[in-house]
Amino acid sequence: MSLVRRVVLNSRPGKNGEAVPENFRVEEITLPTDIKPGEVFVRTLYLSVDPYMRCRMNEDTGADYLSPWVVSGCLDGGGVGVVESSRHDAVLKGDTVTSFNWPWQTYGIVDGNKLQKLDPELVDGHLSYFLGAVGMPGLTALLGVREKGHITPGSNQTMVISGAAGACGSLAGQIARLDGCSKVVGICGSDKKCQTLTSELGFSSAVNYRSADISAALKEHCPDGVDVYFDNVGGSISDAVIAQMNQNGHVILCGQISQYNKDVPYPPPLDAATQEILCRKNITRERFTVINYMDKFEAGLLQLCQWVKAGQMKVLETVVLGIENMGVAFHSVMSGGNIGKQIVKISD
Ligand SMILES: NC(=O)C1=CN([C@@H]2O[C@H](COP(=O)(O)OP(=O)(O)OC[C@H]3O[C@@H](n4cnc5c(N)ncnc54)[C@H](OP(=O)(O)O)[C@@H]3O)[C@@H](O)[C@H]2O)C=CC1
Ligand SMILES: CCCCCC(=O)/C=C/[C@H]1[C@H](O)CC(=O)[C@@H]1CCCCCCC(=O)O
Repeated sequence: MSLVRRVVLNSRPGKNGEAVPENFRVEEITLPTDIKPGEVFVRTLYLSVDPYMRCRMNEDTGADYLSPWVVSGCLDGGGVGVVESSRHDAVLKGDTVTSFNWPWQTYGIVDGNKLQKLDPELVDGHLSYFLGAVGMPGLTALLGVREKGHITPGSNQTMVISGAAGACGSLAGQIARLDGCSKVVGICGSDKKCQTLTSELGFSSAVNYRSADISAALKEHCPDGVDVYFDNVGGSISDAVIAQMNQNGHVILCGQISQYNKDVPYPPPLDAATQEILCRKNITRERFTVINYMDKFEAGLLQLCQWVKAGQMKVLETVVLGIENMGVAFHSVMSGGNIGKQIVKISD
């Protein structure tokens, strides 16, 4: 038997409430060390906290691809770890593996069919990148830009990104540049984040939505208007951006985090003035969900690895230590404490 720490859902925040660390609880359990055929005993290295998890804290997630977390049940999400012992043909002791349904436990017994093997060489040993730049957020940025952005190199396009200093946003801005946008403007929640976007990630300029008049700042930074908008946040920030979009522009509807603590459907309804602008200017705003593009994951991950290895794409991470900090880390993502991908390191 091995003694294991795990995180369970202590309570739901309510559909209209902010999720707080107290909604999570750490427990100790014992796991049998003998595993059944098909099972794999894993040690957890890194766990991911992501905005979509806020929807899983509700009894009804509002999305058919997301199941609700169960009160007092062990939580799960993206994780990376190492195989301690295996009774599954496809994985061996010592392999590095990942899953979208990794249990929030220091060690776990998992179904081998739910694990994907990883090659640490691809990320020069930075295994947490598999949860960020070379994982689901990286694919979201890349495929979001490519599937819904309609970027034409040489056509002098301006892209605005909200949530620009986060996991998806920080990558989407760099990809927009690599794919040929001539101007890339980020919107995020602090001066330090703005500074990082422009000095380290090659954004043309950045706007702190907490202190600036967004409309005035966009007029200054996007004198030719906005052609493409990578929307991570929704709400009044997006209304302000869409108001300055050009005819035949494109909104990449990636996420609407500003609305996740509210009891509204996804995507939340737009106000009438914004809807009118979309119609009048013939702006597309199609819902984008990365898991609908699984056939493009392999090529996408190779592209992301190449950019990272070549130094063409910079990776930002905020790492907290310890499984006891999962709730703190999640709260931090939902309130802007992270820059780049929020990672929780569980073991060496
Ligand atoms: N469509 C898809 O397939 C996917 C969609 N997503 C979505 O992409 C978005 C970004 O996710 P991800 O990169 O993982 O997370 P981030 O790393 O961007 O973290 C979330 C960030 O959102 C910002 N934020 C929080 N609340 C607000 C608010 N009320 N108004 C404005 N900004 C806010 C904070 O930054 P700040 O300091 O700037 O406020 C925070 O750091 C989310 O909406 C998520 O749901 C993610 C993955 C896949
Ligand atoms: C209803 C809120 C939608 C918020 C948008 C968002 O953040 C979507 C994220 C998903 C993205 O499409 C790819 C992912 O990995 C995110 C969902 C992960 C699904 C895991 C399934 C877990 C489960 O419920 O069993």
